[in-house]
Amino acid sequence: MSQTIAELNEHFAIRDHVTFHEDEPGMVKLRIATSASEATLYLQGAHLTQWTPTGQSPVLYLSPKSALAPGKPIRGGIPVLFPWFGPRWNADAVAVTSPMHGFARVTVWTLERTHLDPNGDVHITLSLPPDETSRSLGYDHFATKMDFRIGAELHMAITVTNRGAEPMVFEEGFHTYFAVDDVKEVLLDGLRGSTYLDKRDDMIRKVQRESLFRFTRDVDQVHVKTAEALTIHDTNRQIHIAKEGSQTTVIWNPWTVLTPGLPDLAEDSWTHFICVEAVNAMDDRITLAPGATHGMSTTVRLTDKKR
Ligand SMILES: O=P(O)(O)OC[C@H]1O[C@H](O)[C@H](O)[C@@H](O)[C@@H]1O
Repeated sequence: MSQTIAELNEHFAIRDHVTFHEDEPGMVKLRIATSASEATLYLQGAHLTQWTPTGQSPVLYLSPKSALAPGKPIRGGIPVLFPWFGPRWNADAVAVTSPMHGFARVTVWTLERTHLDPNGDVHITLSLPPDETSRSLGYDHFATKMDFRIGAELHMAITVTNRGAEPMVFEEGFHTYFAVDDVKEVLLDGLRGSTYLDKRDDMIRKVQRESLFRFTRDVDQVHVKTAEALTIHDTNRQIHIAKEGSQTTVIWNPWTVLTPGLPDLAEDSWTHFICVEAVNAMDDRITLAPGATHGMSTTVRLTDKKR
């Protein structure tokens, strides 16, 4: 049974800090105000669509043309991808018909807890138990949890437990759309020396040679075996991204090349974001023993640019 706005406001609202709303039919969201930032979190997908530290412009890009409707992926913010990344492959490496990037991003999560820290941060916990859809896709015995800590920094963690008797294989990712002034001016630090699969070039394996990555065309790269922290150098600020329990970093921008095929992006959206994603996929997919738990988390903070 899904949680109603009235129940949520009764059990989980925190005066002046956490309130529940349904501005779009069927799409319940939390408005979060902390001493240092504001945020918006949808129950569908445990999807953060806004995080804005006080005095800053939004850190996350949300497409003005995004669907905000039940069962439709949201274009922007931080889609949570689970239990596979990209299209789903069977044991013979053939793509099978299943929702792109897994079912978690289009499933309504259950709100478990809201909490205001004495330091002013807001904590939110949501869970995603197995349901009819996950079972029909072969995922029956698992428990998945998302924890958010929202304040001057953003911290988010996904925890997956295998409740079955067999090993559980899965992929996961935070597909974060970082807002930038102009993609062509951005420098991305933290990928040097990593091996990546170039999705634009037949999945050929290449090595990142430059220490600062520049976006000069459409980009879709899966960097494996890297837990390095990353920094986005934007025009007026730096966005620092640390990650734990994540061995894959994916970078993506559709440029003018892929944008026409993505109706939920505006014509110029691609100039205003880069996706830098904390992931475990491909070479780094997770195999969990029965009863075992795996966690992946990321922490994002801003600094002003010093030149
Ligand atoms: O359009 P979506 O399903 O949200 O996927 C958007 C993109 O996500 C990831 O970054 C993948 O590496 C891309 O291949 C994909 O195009």
